[in-house]
Amino acid sequence: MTMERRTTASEPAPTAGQAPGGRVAPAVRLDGVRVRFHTKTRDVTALSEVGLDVAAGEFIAIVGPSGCGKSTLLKLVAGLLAPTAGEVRLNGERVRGPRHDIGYVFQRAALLEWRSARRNILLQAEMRGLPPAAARRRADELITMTGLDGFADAYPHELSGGMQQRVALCRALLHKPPVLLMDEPFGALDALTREQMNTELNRVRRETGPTVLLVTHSIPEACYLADRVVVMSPRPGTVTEIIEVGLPAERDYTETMERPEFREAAGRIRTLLGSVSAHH
Ligand SMILES: Nc1ncnc2c1ncn2[C@@H]1O[C@H](COP(=O)(O)OP(=O)(O)OP(=O)(O)O)[C@@H](O)[C@H]1O
Repeated sequence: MTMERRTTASEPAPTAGQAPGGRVAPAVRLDGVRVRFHTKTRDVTALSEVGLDVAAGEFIAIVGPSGCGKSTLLKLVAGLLAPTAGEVRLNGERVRGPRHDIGYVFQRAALLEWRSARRNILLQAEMRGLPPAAARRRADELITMTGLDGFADAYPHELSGGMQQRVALCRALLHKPPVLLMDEPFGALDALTREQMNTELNRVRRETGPTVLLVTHSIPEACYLADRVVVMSPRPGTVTEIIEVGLPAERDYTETMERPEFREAAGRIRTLLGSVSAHH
């Protein structure tokens, strides 16, 4: 998906979200990013010269060997971490601190045990001071969208792992963030539940339309969900290659696995990651 367009004389002056020259700014931009951690015992360069442009509404999967800086990259976009060098922009605006216009889903759902599913989702609204009635309507909408109907009043210990991750996804989407960051969200689930969650995430994404950055260790998950897959090198992590998956937006899971575009993308990623591990 390309968001580039030319400015004509009749168009209004660029506003927020537009780069100079009238081009629509990418939803997420990393430019020359480097991250170095200093600890008592050692210095680690986690990311080096990372550049990436993500268009609004695009779904990006990030794969790479353990420790190559994938989680670090998401933290930069969320503004939870500042780069040592380079810059990170959201919608054209430099990220200078924690951002409120993002949603974050982690590997563990991290739900509050003493709150029902609905009240866990509504935590997002409480923290942001959103109007309660509208937030409740939105929560119920998301509950239906993610197939949690009938479980809204259940407590986390009464929910399966997949259901807990659905609650975490609803919580991350409650405030309609333009950017959704997901860090191995289905890593702890069994294979079948994971496939089901992939199908649901594909549908939810089509219905809600956020820009998504998903970190995953699963090549099929990356190829099934993403428009483009970013393959990273071992630490210091940098972008080795970006693969366009080239599948239609609406994807049946089983049928997608058989498609030549899927096989080609998955094969290429496997080769890239394989050659990486062979040299390390
Ligand atoms: N706060 C920190 N202080 C020091 N070092 C850190 C910190 N956070 C991350 N690192 C180091 O930076 C590197 C990248 O970590 P990161 O968690 O981003 O990798 P990752 O690709 O997400 O790994 P994995 O796939 O295993 O989850 C690692 O070597 C890690 O030890």
